[in-house]
Amino acid sequence: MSERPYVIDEMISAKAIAARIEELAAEIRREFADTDKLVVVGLLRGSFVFIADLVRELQLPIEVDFLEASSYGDTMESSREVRILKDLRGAIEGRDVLVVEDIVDTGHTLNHVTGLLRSRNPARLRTIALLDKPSRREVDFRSDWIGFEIPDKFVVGYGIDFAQRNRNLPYIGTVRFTDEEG
Ligand SMILES: O=P(O)(O)OC[C@H]1O[C@H](OP(=O)(O)OP(=O)(O)O)[C@H](O)[C@@H]1O
Ligand code: HPA
Ligand SMILES: [Mg+2]
Repeated sequence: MSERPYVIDEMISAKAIAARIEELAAEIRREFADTDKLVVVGLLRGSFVFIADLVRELQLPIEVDFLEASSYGDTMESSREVRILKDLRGAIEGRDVLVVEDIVDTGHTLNHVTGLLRSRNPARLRTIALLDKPSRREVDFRSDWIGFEIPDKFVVGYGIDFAQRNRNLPYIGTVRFTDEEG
């Protein structure tokens, strides 16, 4: 838990997120128009708000499953070691799969998770991330769909936490420590 005082500055409004999700859903609908067996996989915990809004815009026959991966703990730095804390409930062999993530930062999490899921031989495996911080990338990973490209700032809200707090903010904000300001 952080003991340092901080404030949160809004970066992306709830309205802007909703508008972008409508656009993304239309693109995903086109990509998967021919499937009746799409499995939408949310990565816990960070994607829980995004996946809830996205699936309601998709208007496709889908199943929902979850996988829990963790690499940050309560810090602002990736441990670079992705732990799978909860696996999918269902099999994905021969299925079309869309992995839903909140943010691609160093890339370790989605790189690891997509490698794991690909080894299970899905028919199609695609990824969507609401946020992308390309300047922080440590492994070569690109998501098929991105909501917003953002600068190298630590963000919270809309499912994303700082030390498990602030996931319930309806917008995306940046953390600014007030004890650094003169
Ligand atoms: O690209 P990366 O550097 O790997 O960072 C992105 C991942 O880090 C955060 O998860 P975290 O490990 O904090 O767990 P959480 O989803 O439960 O918050 C975030 O939700 C992404 O899953
Ligand atoms: O900017 C971030 N905020 C919160 N958690 C994160 N995990 C990776 N990047 C971030
Ligand atoms: Mg996560």
